[in-house]
Amino acid sequence: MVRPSKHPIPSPTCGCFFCLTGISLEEKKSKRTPVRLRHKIEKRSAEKQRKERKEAKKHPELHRKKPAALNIPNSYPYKDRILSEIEEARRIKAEEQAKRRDEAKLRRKELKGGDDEDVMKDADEVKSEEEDDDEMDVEDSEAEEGEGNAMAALLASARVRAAEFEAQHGDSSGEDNDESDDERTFQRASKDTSRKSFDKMFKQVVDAADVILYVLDARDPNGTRSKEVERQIMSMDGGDKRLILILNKIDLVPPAVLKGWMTYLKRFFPTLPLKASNGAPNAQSFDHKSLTVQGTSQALLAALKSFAHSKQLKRSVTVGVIGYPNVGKSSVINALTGRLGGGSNACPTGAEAGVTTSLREVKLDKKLKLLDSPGIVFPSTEGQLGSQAEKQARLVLLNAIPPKQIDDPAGAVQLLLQRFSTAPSLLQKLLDVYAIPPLPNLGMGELTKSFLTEVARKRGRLGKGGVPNLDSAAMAVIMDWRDGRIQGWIDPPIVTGTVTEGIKTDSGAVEADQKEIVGQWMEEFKLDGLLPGDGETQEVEMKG
Ligand SMILES: Nc1nc2c(ncn2[C@@H]2O[C@H](COP(=O)(O)OP(=O)(O)OP(=O)(O)O)[C@@H](O)[C@H]2O)c(=O)[nH]1
Repeated sequence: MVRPSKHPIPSPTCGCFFCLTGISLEEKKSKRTPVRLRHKIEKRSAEKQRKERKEAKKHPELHRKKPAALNIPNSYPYKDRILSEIEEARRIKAEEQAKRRDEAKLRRKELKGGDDEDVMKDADEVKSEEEDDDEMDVEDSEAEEGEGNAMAALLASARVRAAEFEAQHGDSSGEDNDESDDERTFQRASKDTSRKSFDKMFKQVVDAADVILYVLDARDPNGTRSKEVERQIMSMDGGDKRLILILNKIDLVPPAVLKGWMTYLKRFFPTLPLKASNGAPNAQSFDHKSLTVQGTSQALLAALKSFAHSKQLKRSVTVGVIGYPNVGKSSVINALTGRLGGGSNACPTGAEAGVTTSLREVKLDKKLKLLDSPGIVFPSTEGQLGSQAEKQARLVLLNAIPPKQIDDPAGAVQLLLQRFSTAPSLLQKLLDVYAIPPLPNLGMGELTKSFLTEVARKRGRLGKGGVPNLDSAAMAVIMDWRDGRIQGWIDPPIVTGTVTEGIKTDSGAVEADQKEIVGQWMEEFKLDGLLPGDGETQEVEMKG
């Protein structure tokens, strides 16, 4: 359209539409929003959002997101029941959280008073330890690929670097200071986490060690033990290596079970009970009175020092720590160095299996150094009978498989229920954890499904349409088992006279030899009477 020729320029005296509005119809009107207007809108919108965020921060209770609605069809007959159960589960969870918070507060208060089983350090100590850590020489060093001397090369290279570090920092004497002040760690640069590389590192640790601490899980010592590995170690260096069994996580078994296992294991090798860490805060643990983190780790340290002094070597004694994934190898080292919790750990630890992926050397004092190794599932257990799924279920219950690698979580729960079927009191405790009524009398497969359905309902593990997600429920059970929220253990073999159920297969001669060795080694490490009660039954006391 063209402006009518009558009004080429808008006239102030004319009252026509074109002169009044000033619109020129010669220009084609664009439908595009002007950039200025767009910017204006964006600015206003950002301003509004900023205001809303500020408001939400001020009054979080008014702006909390509502939980996603469950899409349960109205036609589903148990909809009301499921919804009320979910509501109940939320309430219980909130109560538990509040309880845990209160307990943590209480613990912190106790800690400030310096009365926490003498286990944890107060904030100042931890801080000073962190400062110590900063001084620690943490260096990467490539191990040489040579077969037999790889460890020696690794250690040599670390020593050279340590010497360089000392020279740089003015400590030219090269003398070791006492205890953990002079602790140094080094890590292999390689990030190779394959089984082959783990096996290689295991061999390196065993080759380099004078003393081997074989860490076992007190809940299933034989499950985490390989007689083949023990035999191999005994045959190395003309039988010069010393092997000590460390029964760790004793807080997760009652004193009677601990005593039974100690009696059983001491027939093979010197054995020490250990509580290397306090574990998960809400674990169902047992109080073993004097067998605290500090008490047991100091006993172990004293034994190692006795051995180191008795040997009178010019070099320091190397102590290798081996065992299944997640049995607490790194925690043992941290307990020995007195570095517990937080970022001040000498070795990183974690609830999942497979945290340690490299060799780590920690110097305790001028006479002792420790070698941490990645956890390995030893061949004897892998070789046990059963399908692949059964083998995996067994490893899952040993907490030896990281959660992401578990193919059939329900299978592991089925094995757990199967084990509990002969221990009614433990089964009842398991049901109590999830507030589930007694299970119906069904076959193992159906029973597992029924149990997991109830767990899924109680824990809100529901899929689309409110259908219980059994795999997710099974993972929840596995995590509770791993962290000790579910109580359970394997009973020790009954020791009768001189032969035990567990060692019937060994010949009498081997047993006699072993007895002599155990006696001799116990003396070298001065283990007799090292711990109060030394595994004797103490009063059972359950902790929440
Ligand atoms: N309850 C309890 N838990 C423990 C004890 N010792 C270690 N743990 C816990 O067990 C888990 C595994 O400990 P780690 O020291 O990382 O075990 P690891 O053998 O080094 O594990 P990998 O690195 O997988 O080989 C951690 O969550 C520890 O807190 C103990 O004496 N009692």
